[in-house]
Amino acid sequence: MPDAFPSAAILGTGSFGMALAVLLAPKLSDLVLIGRDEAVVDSINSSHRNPRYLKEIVLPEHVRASTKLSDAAAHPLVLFGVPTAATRQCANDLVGLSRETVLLSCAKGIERNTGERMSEILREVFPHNPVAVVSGPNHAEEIAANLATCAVIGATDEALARNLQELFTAPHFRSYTSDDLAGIELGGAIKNVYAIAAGIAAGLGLGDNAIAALVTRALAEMTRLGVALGGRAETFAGLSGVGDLIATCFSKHSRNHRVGLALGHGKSLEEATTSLGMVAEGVPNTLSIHDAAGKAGVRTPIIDAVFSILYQGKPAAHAMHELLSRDPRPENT
Ligand SMILES: NC(=O)C1=CN([C@@H]2O[C@H](COP(=O)(O)OP(=O)(O)OC[C@H]3O[C@@H](n4cnc5c(N)ncnc54)[C@H](O)[C@@H]3O)[C@@H](O)[C@H]2O)C=CC1
Ligand SMILES: O=C(CO)COP(=O)(O)O
Repeated sequence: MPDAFPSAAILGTGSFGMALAVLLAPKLSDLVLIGRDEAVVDSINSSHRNPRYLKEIVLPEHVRASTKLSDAAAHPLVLFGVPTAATRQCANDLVGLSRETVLLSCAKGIERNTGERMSEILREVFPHNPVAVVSGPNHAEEIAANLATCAVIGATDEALARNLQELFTAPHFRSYTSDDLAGIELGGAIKNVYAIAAGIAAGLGLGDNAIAALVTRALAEMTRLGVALGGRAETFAGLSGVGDLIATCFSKHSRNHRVGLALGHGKSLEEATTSLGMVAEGVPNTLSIHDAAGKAGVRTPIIDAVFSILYQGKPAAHAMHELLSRDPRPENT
């Protein structure tokens, strides 16, 4: 049987676009990375390196780069690896696709003004195209170094899910399938806020017990909110839920964790994000997820605490103390 995806385009030449290129290039005869930064695109085409993200990685020779979104139209698969704030604009600018082109969202977050998931945006802009998502404990630095991990592919069409699973299978990469796109995307989005919280707790020196307790309660909160927003409870116990929560709450690679660490050390939000120089989706997503929780009427004390630190100027130690001093309650409520 011929490969469903002999070639692909990846939108985004940041860390995750690079990691996806390393993972998928061996399976594709043609792979184009599409980015807005000409210097990055020229460098990938001339030296197979990205001077800004994952600088040490040398991409395979057949991976090309382009600044033209229209170059995506030639491929049966387009991966969205730009930050969530850029997804709608990129989708709107992406013209000339055939109705068969598969759109795969790889970003983690929900849209600020609408609260929509990335797959919902893609379905709105491309109502006739198949849409899928991928998520899991997938730090770009480790995938690009061929270190092992797993992911979950979300698609409602079983054949599409299997084709993408086949593409996302490598000696060091195992993928599972699911039809719960909402659960997968919500887990990937909400965990960013908890990674900031875990970083804050580490920065404040609260200790390993406190961080374990925080992450455990975060999983309960994520499941409560995620179910209210349309995901299935079991998905939050999977790779895109607890799997990614663990990866980002405890990894030195997590940008969200690093922002939290800086806040816990007393830096301002601006200092923390400027020194990072990369996207930490949890920063804008604290706003969108706090909004979504409010609209759904779901109790989210950890998200509220991060919101108060990031956007209401509450000192981190004070917010953490308030979390602990709330009214006592049974564990499973
Ligand atoms: N880095 C990681 O380990 C992982 C990241 N992700 C997700 O992938 C998405 C992208 O993240 P990263 O690549 O890590 O970010 P990054 O900070 O490494 O790079 C962001 C890239 O997006 C581009 N970009 C920013 N705004 C843009 C716009 N308006 N239009 C077009 N391009 C724009 C930048 O030029 C840059 O190439 C995020 O949603 C993130 O949560 C998902 C899994 C792992
Ligand atoms: O989602 C990620 C790993 O699975 C990346 O997390 P950060 O955006 O916090 O680096």
